[in-house]
Amino acid sequence: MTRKKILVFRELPPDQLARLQAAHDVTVADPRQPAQRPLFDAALAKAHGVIGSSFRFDAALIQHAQHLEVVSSISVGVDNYDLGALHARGIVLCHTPGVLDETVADTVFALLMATCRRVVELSQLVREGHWTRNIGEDLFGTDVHGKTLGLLGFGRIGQAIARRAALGFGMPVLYHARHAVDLASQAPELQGKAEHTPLATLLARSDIVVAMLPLTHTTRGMVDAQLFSAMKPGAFFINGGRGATVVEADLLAALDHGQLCAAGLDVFTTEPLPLASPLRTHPRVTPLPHIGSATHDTRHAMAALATRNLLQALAGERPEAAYPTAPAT
Ligand SMILES: NC(=O)C1=CN([C@@H]2O[C@H](COP(=O)(O)OP(=O)(O)OC[C@H]3O[C@@H](n4cnc5c(N)ncnc54)[C@H](OP(=O)(O)O)[C@@H]3O)[C@@H](O)[C@H]2O)C=CC1
Ligand SMILES: O=CC(=O)O
Repeated sequence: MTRKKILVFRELPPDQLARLQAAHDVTVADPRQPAQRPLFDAALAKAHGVIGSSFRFDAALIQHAQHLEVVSSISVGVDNYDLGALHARGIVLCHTPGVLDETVADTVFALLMATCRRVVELSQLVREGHWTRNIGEDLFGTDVHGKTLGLLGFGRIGQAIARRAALGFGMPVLYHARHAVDLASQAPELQGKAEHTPLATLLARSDIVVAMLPLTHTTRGMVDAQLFSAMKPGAFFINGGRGATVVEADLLAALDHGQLCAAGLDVFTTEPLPLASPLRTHPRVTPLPHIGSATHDTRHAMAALATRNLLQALAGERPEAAYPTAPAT
């Protein structure tokens, strides 16, 4: 088979890098490091395939990549790629669905628990030497078990969160998505436990609202002031999807006006979260540095799937996990 040119734009585990190097000519260059940017640009101009994550491939960059055949993202979310520009050039886009669902659901549930039970704040109190007597009511948390969970997005990860909530914590689950999921065939364990509802019903009835949405033109800014004001007074809000699905100024206002009790956020509109962002230090926000899938096992499984996708596509085979770039009809 002809050796092709591959650009690796984020660190790959050594075993996966070796698989690529055995078959193709590989350049490793991280465009986020200024010293490596010239190498990245030069390699991109010649690359047939690229693999990595957390870097925006806009139309201009795709235009620069004149020989590009395949983009293999080490992520399930594909909002970093200009789908129209990829489609126009016939470039295959691959991603990593499925292998991270349970890990991301664990993270989101940990964040949900930490937010409702004030775990981080109270741990900080101990670390700072303020545990000098039993805590008082002002520091009590809110029960999670038995509360109603509202899920915005009920895909692979949303359903994994719903299983934890319904089966482990006895929580009735309401979900909002454009299409109802056939629970009998796709998630029989959630039959009678998860209900597809209109958005207004979900917001009015949920004690805890979790957003697990992809970032698309239909979801950008979807969680806004109107949506916060339709939530139960004192509800909790968790975002494990993408930061820009939320209007962050509206989230801050909802917290400050007492509409929301607290928020747990793994994702932000700008990442890493700027030091000046009020979400970083807000007393009722639990921020995490986008760690949904960040375990050794899962990040390795994602890198391995992305590597297989790339090798398959470069060999002219159908990749295990291609993402459709054609505009929805
Ligand atoms: N924090 C982290 O580290 C991670 C974050 N993520 C993020 O989570 C996202 C979801 O992942 P995954 O569950 O695998 O994706 P899926 O594609 O399986 O699920 C997406 C869900 O969102 C729903 N949805 C899409 N658009 C809308 C809309 N306009 N209104 C209402 N619902 C909508 C879909 O339903 P329908 O089409 O019927 O509307 C579906 O239920 C990823 O795209 C990524 O951005 C993923 C992994 C890790
Ligand atoms: O945010 C992570 C992803 O896989 O998407």
